[in-house]
Amino acid sequence: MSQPVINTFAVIGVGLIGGSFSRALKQAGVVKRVIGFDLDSANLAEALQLGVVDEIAADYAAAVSSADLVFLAVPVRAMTAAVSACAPFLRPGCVVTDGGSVKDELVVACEQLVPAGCFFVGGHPIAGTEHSGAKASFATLYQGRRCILTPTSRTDQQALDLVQRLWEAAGSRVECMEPLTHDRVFAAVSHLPHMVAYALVHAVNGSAEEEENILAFSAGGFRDFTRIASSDPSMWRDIALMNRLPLLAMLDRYQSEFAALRERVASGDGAWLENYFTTSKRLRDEII
Ligand SMILES: NC(=O)c1ccc[n+]([C@@H]2O[C@H](COP(=O)([O-])OP(=O)(O)OC[C@H]3O[C@@H](n4cnc5c(N)ncnc54)[C@H](O)[C@@H]3O)[C@@H](O)[C@H]2O)c1
Ligand SMILES: O=C(O)C(=O)C[C@]1(C(=O)O)C=C[C@@H](O)C=C1
Repeated sequence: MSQPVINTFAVIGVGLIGGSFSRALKQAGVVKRVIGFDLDSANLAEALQLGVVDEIAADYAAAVSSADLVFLAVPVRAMTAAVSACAPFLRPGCVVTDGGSVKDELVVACEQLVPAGCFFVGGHPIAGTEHSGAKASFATLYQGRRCILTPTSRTDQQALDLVQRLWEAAGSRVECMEPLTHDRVFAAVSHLPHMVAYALVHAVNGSAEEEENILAFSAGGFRDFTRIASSDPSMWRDIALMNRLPLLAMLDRYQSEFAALRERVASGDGAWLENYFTTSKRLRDEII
């Protein structure tokens, strides 16, 4: 598909995800002017100073009133209030899209909030790091990474095509998924691992009966496994709460898997353990 050109692109929440999308689209030459708005004024000033955005706005109205496309990259539980605050100021024909990690509830709400004549398309780039803020953003974050779009029966086809072409210009491979399917899939492959990493840090820290500073002894295994426990706490609070039911189903599944593993360690069943680890290694090796 040909590359689109967006005259005015507004980014609401100029952090890792919003800032990286802005940088990537600027670098690809598909946006002429980027206006950023963020509740954290120090972060917004830094975004301007780093050239992540071309201009900064004092409020939602100033950010979106001349925009052809609005990208929201705020924590998921802040998303609908942000769309609601932007809605009265959107120009006719404006396309509103987001990068939130949870989709079903959010897409339903945002579709209703965007006024007639404007269009909403749900999205989620499957790329990130454990760092936050404009300073953490970089233009190549989305190169070769998936971006999931979650159209519904209400989604405008032209708006969907435009959002797809923008993610492709940023280097992503775009796939479409139903919002609820998206939430179940990412509860398993993204949200559960973050919960496990957060809990693992607590479990190891809490085990320090004889050695006070046990975490200081951690090396590659612990550090590789728990990199994502350094991710922003409020972002992950929001994801855990908004994707509660799919996440609870995966936490239960994990708990029973872990109980089975515990039982075989307790009974000294070496053959079972080796077979179990062999299957895990094969499955994990296959995705790399
Ligand atoms: N970090 C990741 O790995 C990752 C990956 C994919 C999607 N996401 C999703 O992208 C979104 C943004 O995450 P991020 O990693 O860029 O976080 P971030 O903390 O780097 O950036 C979010 C920014 O939004 C601002 N903000 C918060 N509430 C706001 C509001 N109501 N209005 C305006 N600005 C507001 C914050 O000040 C912050 O600068 C989240 O919904 C997250 O679930 C994150
Ligand atoms: O690499 C990381 O730090 C991430 O956590 C990125 C990651 C994930 O793979 O789980 C986190 C949240 C998202 O919504 C998408 C991607």
